[in-house]
Amino acid sequence: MTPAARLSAAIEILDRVLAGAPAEQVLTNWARASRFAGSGDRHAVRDLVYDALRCRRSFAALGGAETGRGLILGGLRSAGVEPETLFTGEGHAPAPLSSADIGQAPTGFAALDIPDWLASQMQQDMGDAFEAVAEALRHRAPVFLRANLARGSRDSAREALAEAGIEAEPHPLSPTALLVTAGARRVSASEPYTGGLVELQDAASQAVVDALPLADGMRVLDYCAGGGGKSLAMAARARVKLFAHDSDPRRMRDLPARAKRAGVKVEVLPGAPSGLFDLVLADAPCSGSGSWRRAPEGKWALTPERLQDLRNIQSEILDKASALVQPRGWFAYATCSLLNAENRDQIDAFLARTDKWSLQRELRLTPIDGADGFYLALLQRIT
Ligand SMILES: C[S@@+](CC[C@H](N)C(=O)[O-])C[C@H]1O[C@@H](n2cnc3c(N)ncnc32)[C@H](O)[C@@H]1O
Repeated sequence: MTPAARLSAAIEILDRVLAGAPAEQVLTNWARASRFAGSGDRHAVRDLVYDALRCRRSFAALGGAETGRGLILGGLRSAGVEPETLFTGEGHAPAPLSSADIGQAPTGFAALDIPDWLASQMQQDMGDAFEAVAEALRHRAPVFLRANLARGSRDSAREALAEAGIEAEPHPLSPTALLVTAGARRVSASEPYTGGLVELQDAASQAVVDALPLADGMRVLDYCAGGGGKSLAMAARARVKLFAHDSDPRRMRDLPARAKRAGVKVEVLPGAPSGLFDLVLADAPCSGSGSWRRAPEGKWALTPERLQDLRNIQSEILDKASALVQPRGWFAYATCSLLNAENRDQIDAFLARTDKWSLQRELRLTPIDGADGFYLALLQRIT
């Protein structure tokens, strides 16, 4: 595909996403229907689509419309490229520019690509860091790997990756984190990955697991296990008896195979957990605001009503999951949110409705620290 034809494909895909279809699904359907597109084309179109979704407000202003065409035009202008050179109408190129394609420089929160209703809340929560965090969310996320200590050291993982043509360097957020600096697209087919020596996992998720007081022999419950990223990381840190639960068990369907590949044991619970645990982690559903670089559609889909729904679910999870911790045991509440409303405010409300807990530690990470934004509150049961 020519560079201009890739733009046309991205415009078509973005129009469907703006009409409400999930980007991942539209990209997959497009790739299946476009046999002429090679892997370089697919990656380039995907990058165009995700870059536009991260910067949807500012690109729409620069491109003159919140349409696929407007976003792609705005993206070119933002990168200092003259769109006329590509929007020629020749072959598979987008149609030439008209008076409808005139844009303007974005101002205020549009320039930061944050919805107005959320911006003041984020400003209040983050103070001086707000603009830098918003700016970070406008760019692609780095690719991180976790060296699986159940299979080898971070150094041995790094060497094996280099042999597979993947360059990675240690990252300060976690002793297991490797930042991929070259060859990221080779990871999933590489021997260190298929053999379980490394897992794809954001460095902030790894830092959250590092902060947990895990010790050999503990009974540990991952209450919101999902795909099991944190279950696997916990099981690799210590010889714990690890149980995975999720209200939607289908989300855990790949976990047994992933655990086998990683050389760790995780018991996937088919229903509600019973008994008491030494440590319960609740990695709760949230706005995902800390990971909007990876999943930018969430930034535009969040509404005050949806945030309130999430807060209600989080309160319920706090009550239910904490009830499964034995006396003197640990309860860890985590979100990949940057918003106090989902983080400290939830913990304050929880502590106000029970007297069994003492807050021992908090961890707050934002994309300025280099990885996703994450929040962790570590509480100990005192009675
Ligand atoms: C942030 S994701 C978990 C990600 C996972 N821990 C990881 O590291 O890969 C939140 C998960 O919570 C689950 N969930 C939502 N409501 C729940 C509830 N009331 N009880 C338990 N799990 C719930 C969702 O199905 C989702 O898989």
